[in-house]
Amino acid sequence: MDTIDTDTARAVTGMDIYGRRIASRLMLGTSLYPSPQMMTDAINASGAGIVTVSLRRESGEARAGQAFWELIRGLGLDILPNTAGCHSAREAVTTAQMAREIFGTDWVKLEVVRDAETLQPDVFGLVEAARTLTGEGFKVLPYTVEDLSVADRLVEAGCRVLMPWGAPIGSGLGLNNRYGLRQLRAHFPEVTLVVDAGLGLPSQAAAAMELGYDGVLLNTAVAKAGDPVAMARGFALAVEAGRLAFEADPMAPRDMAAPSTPMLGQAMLGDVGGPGELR
Ligand SMILES: CC(=O)[C@@H](O)[C@H](O)COP(=O)(O)O
Repeated sequence: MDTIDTDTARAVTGMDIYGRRIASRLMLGTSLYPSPQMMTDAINASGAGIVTVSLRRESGEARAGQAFWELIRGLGLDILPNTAGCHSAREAVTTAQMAREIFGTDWVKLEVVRDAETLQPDVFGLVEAARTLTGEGFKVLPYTVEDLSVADRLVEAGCRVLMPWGAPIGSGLGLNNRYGLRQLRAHFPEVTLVVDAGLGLPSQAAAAMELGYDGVLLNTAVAKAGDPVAMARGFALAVEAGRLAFEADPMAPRDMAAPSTPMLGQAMLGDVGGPGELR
């Protein structure tokens, strides 16, 4: 990092969330870790600036939830409450309102999911909930699909950050529709775009960043790795590498070969000096 200029370094390492500069482009979830200590170590190793927390977990397990909250607060990071597990706009709005009180933040990662098999966002409920919440002063980060019309509706509803899925939550499949994600980036150059969900490997996070995405959000790939701390570090490096590549203006791919070694003369085999000697 110390061989690139300061502006580039800033662009590589920070992203904008509703006017706040966040030091890292990686956001991590806080579920599924083998132990609270492992979660803390993995989050620290990732360098994430934002962690997302499910309110349902907090209120569902009263005592364990309190200890968990203390742990999260001790990390000193920005908290992004999410509405995971909500199946309607109404449920998501109520959950977001409770989250604002509990966590003291206007940010909400808005999830409205209908289909249990794919956990695909319910885009109708999502837009409805986003409109209501922005009207109440929330800063909404919707978990969405890569569809341009839906994205447009969400922006119209007041969302300044969009979080399209890479693949179904917990699948680890990576970027299922790279073309759609690229289109979304091209259509919304001013919107902060974060790939959320479905990433299984650091290379997939790097690929999202190479498309010009501002950041990635993931959980399962780190929490379920054999070594969550090492995997968290791997994702952190991949996110920086991918962003750096995007900033570096990559070469255009081509179908035909193009020699990378210039031919300035012709090498000739010597007849007295031994094999391979040049004259
Ligand atoms: C924690 C959280 O917000 C998840 O709902 C998120 O979408 C991450 O998905 P993965 O677990 O697939 O990374």
